[in-house]
Amino acid sequence: MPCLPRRARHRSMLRPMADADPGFAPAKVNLTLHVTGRRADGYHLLDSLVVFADLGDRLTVAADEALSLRVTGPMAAGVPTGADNLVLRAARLLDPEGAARITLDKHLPAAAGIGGGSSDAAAALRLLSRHWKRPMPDRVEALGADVPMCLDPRAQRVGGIGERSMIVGGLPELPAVLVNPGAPVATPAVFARMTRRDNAPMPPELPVLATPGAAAEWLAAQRNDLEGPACAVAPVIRDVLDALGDARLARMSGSGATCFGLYDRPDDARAAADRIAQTEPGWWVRVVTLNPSA
Ligand SMILES: C[C@](O)(CO)[C@H](O)COP(=O)(O)OP(=O)(O)OC[C@H]1O[C@@H](n2ccc(N)nc2=O)[C@H](O)[C@@H]1O
Ligand SMILES: Nc1ncnc2c1ncn2[C@@H]1O[C@H](COP(=O)(O)OP(=O)(O)OP(=O)(O)O)[C@@H](O)[C@H]1O
Repeated sequence: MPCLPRRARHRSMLRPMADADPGFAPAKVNLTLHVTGRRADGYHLLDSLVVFADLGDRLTVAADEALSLRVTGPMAAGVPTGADNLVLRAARLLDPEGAARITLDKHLPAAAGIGGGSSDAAAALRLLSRHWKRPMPDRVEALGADVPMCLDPRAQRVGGIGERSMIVGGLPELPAVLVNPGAPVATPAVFARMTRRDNAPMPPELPVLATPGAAAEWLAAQRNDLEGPACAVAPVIRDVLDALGDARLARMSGSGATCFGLYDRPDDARAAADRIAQTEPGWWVRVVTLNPSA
């Protein structure tokens, strides 16, 4: 595999793209997640290749005299609607006095390793900074380690505890299936189950990967170091990975429990999703394109 330098841009903090759809909060998928150390404050150091999907939540804002949030949509059940919702926390970080009527249409499962809450927070920051004409706050990672990467939903290599990002090129669109078995998994519980925290990072230069097959092959030699600990917390994750057994690559995203399968063609992904949905009607199963408009 040639190891070519990639089109890359270093930034300590991502800023929203001028042409990003500000109210769309796409699912985040960790194609790799190497845990390489732990800081004195207990947070873990990561080396992760992150992409976003063409599926996500949708935020809208309208002028009003107070700040309010309404949560709608097929995955609204159980999502907090009060001040602890990351959308309202993002609004308050941007402007403690700001007023707006916000609607969050939930399509992603919560506590699922695909950054639903973090991506919602990033979309709220993008939308409300325009609506209120306020600059983006400096310390958005205070809302969660995944929030900075969600501000600019393009493929990126993430370091530090999640706050350092580098946009990467050289990855194709990836036909994929996302599967969540409906067991919420708490991120701290998964990190706490780790027995080894000083694992190897990815290679310093990521290769150019022209096709989904080449991407799956290279990714298969990388890891998600949280997969084993998450399976100990929620053994059903093993069943999900088994169900994705015909994929070119099956792996867990983030701290789980959502797993992704990568396929050569969208038709292969659709066939796999139909089969899994039939066998496990209680699971959340979606056909997506990862890294859309690569
Ligand atoms: C595992 C990932 O999903 C990978 O993208 C993220 O790093 C998690 O991001 P997140 O959910 O936004 O995380 P936060 O809400 O900031 O942290 C939740 C908890 O996860 C643990 N945590 C999180 C991120 C990190 N780099 N090290 C950690 O140890 C900490 O116990 C923290 O209290
Ligand atoms: N807008 C939101 N959507 C979903 N969950 C939210 C939201 N705001 C707050 N939460 C809370 O955040 C917790 C984590 O949910 P989230 O969907 O962000 O987890 P996750 O997908 O595991 O994230 P990550 O991949 O960043 O670890 C949930 O248990 C929920 O109570």
